[in-house]
Amino acid sequence: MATPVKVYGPPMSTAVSRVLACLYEKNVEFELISINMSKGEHKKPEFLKLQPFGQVPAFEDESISIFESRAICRYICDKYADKGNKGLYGTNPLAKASIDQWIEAEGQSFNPPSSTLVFQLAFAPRMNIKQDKVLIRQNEEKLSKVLDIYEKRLGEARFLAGDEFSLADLSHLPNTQYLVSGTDKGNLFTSRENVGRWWDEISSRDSWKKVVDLQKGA
Ligand SMILES: N[C@@H](CCC(=O)N[C@@H](CS)C(=O)NCC(=O)O)C(=O)O
Repeated sequence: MATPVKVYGPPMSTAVSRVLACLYEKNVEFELISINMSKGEHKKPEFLKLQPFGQVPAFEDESISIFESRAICRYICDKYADKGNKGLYGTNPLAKASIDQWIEAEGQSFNPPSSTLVFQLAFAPRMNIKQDKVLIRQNEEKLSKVLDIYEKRLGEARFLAGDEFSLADLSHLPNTQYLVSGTDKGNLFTSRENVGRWWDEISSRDSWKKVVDLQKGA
């Protein structure tokens, strides 16, 4: 029997939860290895061998290790092409390019303002860090502009890369979950008709519900 792949980091981390959602979609068995970030375990030399930037997640499959959540997800889809959701990362070059395009949009345009808002609004209060109101306002404006583009796209297609749920949609789940369920900025998504419809659909997938359950148990 194949050894389960290993994911290092807490499920509360947005980047870790992106990888977990992908593993559930692909029905790939995994072992979640706890990294205590409040004790700085992610900056220890043993962890830096797996993730040189000292961030979670790190990932191992047999003798290979990979970092960067989006790269890990692509690897999982390619390596386990015959398992679970076979279309998650497309089945031909054009479909893959379309998915890659929206994964890039997520990483380059959506993630910077949304992860700043998640940190400022959801994590800073728990960590007793003072919120930066100017930063919050600036990033809300930036995210709003990005979501206007998504609204248009999702008026043309059911999902970002076309008619099927893909890694591109999945990549948006972690930050959006925090913003919709853990902050007062959910209306950025729910007030936009197509974005709201898309969010309802992608967040009700079994794979994502399992990740949310893991986060609740964490
Ligand atoms: N681009 C990286 C980002 C990883 C990341 O920012 N991880 C955060 C938790 S969500 C972290 O480890 N923060 C601690 C630190 O940067 O020291 C990925 O997608 O894997």
